Order: sequence, then C-alpha cells, then structure tokens
Amino acid sequence: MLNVNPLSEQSFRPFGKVLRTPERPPDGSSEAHNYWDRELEWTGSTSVNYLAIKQRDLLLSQMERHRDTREMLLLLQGTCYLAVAPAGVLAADKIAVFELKPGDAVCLDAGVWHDLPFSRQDSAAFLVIYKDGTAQHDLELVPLPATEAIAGALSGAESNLLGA
Ligand SMILES: NC(=O)N[C@@H](O)C(=O)O
Repeated sequence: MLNVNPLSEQSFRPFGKVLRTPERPPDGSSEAHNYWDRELEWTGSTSVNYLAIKQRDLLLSQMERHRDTREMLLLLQGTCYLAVAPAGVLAADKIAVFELKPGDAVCLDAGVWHDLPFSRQDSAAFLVIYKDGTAQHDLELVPLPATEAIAGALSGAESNLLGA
C-alpha cells in the first residue's frame, strides 16, 4: 500500500522542484506585483501540452520516464495523486505518492519515474511542459513487478481487491 504524502518542497526535492512563491526577494515589484525571474532555467525547444486525466482505480502498475527533459506539471483543476520514484534504476520501494491540488506546480527532474496522475474526481487537467517531441521520442514506460494500491478513498472495486 502506498501512502499519500502532502506536497512540500522538502519532501519533493528528491524528485524535482515545487514551484511556490519564492522566499528570496522579488526581482521586480510595484504596487501591483512581485516578479521573480528564472525560477527554473529552461533551454531548448519546448512544448506546452494539455493533459486531461480520467478517474481510474488507485492502482499503480506502471511508471514512465523521460531521460532527456525535465517535466513541468501545472494542475489546473481537480485534486490528484502523483506517483514518483527517483531517477536511475526503478526501485519499487522508493516510490512516493504526493497529493496535488489545483494551482500546484511541480517540475520533475529529467529521468524521474512517474505515472500519469490519478484524479480524485471525475476528471482533472494539467498543463505539461517539457522538451518538444518528448511524448513521441522520449517516453519509456515499464510495468511494475507488482501492482501497488495507493491509500486513498478506495472505490468499491479497490475495496474488493484489497479485501478492505
Ligand atoms: N504518457 C504520457 O503521455 N505521459 C505524459 O503526458 C507525461 O509525462 O505526463
């Protein structure tokens, strides 16, 4: 059973960065705004993609990675669970699951394992930003040795499966 962690900069650090209001002084400000420049260095051709997530059972059976790009996930609507594991050899015992709420933005380091997010309601929507062509040329998808249930509000099917 994979427990769900609240999202924090510290807890997410092994997987990438959580983008929140920076603690450092803004690079520009006025009566109307504060601006922080270059929160992430980003070079090369980039695509901005729309990802609509459909609700599915909280059962993690695969993970994917993109070796050659970081991946920014900006949650536009819906609460989600995001399963991640450190880059390198995929170790099932290193998988962590985080709860993402609307407005949360995380940037996965290149090669960090993840699965498509799990929506906690009928649907959810993200902007996904990474190197152009990633979905076509840099998407490695692998099955897990065993399906892992994510601890959350189990659906009927999940309860039956787990004998809950
Ligand atoms: N499978 C797939 O499309 N994955 C990307 O959208 C992604 O890394 O979120």
